[in-house]
Amino acid sequence: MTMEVRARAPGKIILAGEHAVVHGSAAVAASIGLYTSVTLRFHSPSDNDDNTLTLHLMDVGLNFSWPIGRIKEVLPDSINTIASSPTTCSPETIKLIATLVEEHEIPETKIGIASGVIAFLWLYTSIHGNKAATVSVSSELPLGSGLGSSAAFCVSLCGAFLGLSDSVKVDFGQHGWAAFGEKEQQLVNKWAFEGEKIIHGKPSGIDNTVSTFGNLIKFKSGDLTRIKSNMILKMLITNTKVGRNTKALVAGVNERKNRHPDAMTSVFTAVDFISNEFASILQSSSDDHLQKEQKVEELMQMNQGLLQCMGVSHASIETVLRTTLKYKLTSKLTGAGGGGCVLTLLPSLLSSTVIDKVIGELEECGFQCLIAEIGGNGLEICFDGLS
Ligand SMILES: Nc1ncnc2c1ncn2[C@@H]1O[C@H](COP(=O)(O)OP(=O)(O)OP(=O)(O)O)[C@@H](O)[C@H]1O
Ligand SMILES: C[C@@](O)(CCO)CC(=O)[O-]
Ligand SMILES: [Mg+2]
Repeated sequence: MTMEVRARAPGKIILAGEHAVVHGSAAVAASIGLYTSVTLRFHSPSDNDDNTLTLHLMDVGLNFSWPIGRIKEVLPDSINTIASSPTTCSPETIKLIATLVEEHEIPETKIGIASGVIAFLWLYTSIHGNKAATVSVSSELPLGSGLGSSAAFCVSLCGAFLGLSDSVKVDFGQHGWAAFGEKEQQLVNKWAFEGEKIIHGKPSGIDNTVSTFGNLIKFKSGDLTRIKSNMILKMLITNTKVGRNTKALVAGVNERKNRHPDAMTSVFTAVDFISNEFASILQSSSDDHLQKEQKVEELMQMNQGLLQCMGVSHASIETVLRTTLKYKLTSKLTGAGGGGCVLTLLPSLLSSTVIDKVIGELEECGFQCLIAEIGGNGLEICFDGLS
């Protein structure tokens, strides 16, 4: 019997429409070639650690272990949830799960991890009840930086959990990394969205959707449209390394909307037009690449202005904008903002000397730069080399 599975899910960049997408506007996002990986192993009867649920979070160097008896005591209903019907974790259950998390010490500097651990416990016990297991998570993504680490975390966990669940049909004979079928992807995506709700408060669902399905997508009010594009977009990603948390930023925009409903609704409507136009340009069959790049740059600039209007820019983001502008390059924040990552379009005719210079100057400011592959695969699972 298969006792172990690996799953990996990519991070993402939002090309247009973050925050506004939470309020019903369209947004455009692409997966990037940086993954979060999860290994799930069920314990065999001979294992000494048979009766625990253990979580290793390699990126933050934290380990959690709960005796199954303790989980049963705190969450008596956990065995009643059905893997094939994703359900929202109630505020009361979040509180109960939080008591399990609080039994482990998390250093103050890593306290943001607690919500991820709560999401893990909700997803695991909902899908596998009180079964003993060991789960390890590691990521190539910077955590809490706008590249969708929370979604990649939830999607890869759900992929591994459902990969070994009776409610999902998977071909254990397959070799190498393989995608789920459409129906299974939908189920993973729904569960991952429930995890994102625990971490983000009020997510739009764009991050888990692009992490599950990969490629390039337009997303509006929960609906996904796949974008087919022949335009090669090269984006420089600059991580300002200024920490922030998506939940607080999303809540801040909501408060601004409550204070200025008409003005903010107009801002969100403007973003909706920007995202739709962005998607049209990507899909356009025109081969005037230069003109398409110029339009994309202008839309990025407009979107950044509106993100400033929403109050989610940051001094470090403005430094990136100013620095790249010296080289006539256009940038916008990506993800929730407030620090985190900034995108800069690298036009196809830009020389590598200029790219090296701008990267050098950004790195001198203490930022980290990377050029990621855009629009790759979504969630994949693998049973190779496992018992
Ligand atoms: N590899 C991981 N290990 C443990 N926890 C993780 C991991 N990846 C994400 N998380 C959880 O997700 C939280 C970060 O999510 P957050 O939504 O604030 O940022 P993000 O997803 O990286 O950026 P954005 O939402 O703007 O794209 C962490 O504090 C932690 O709770
Ligand atoms: C800020 C936000 O729009 C994107 C975060 O990557 C939040 C969301 O859509 O859930
Ligand atoms: Mg997130």
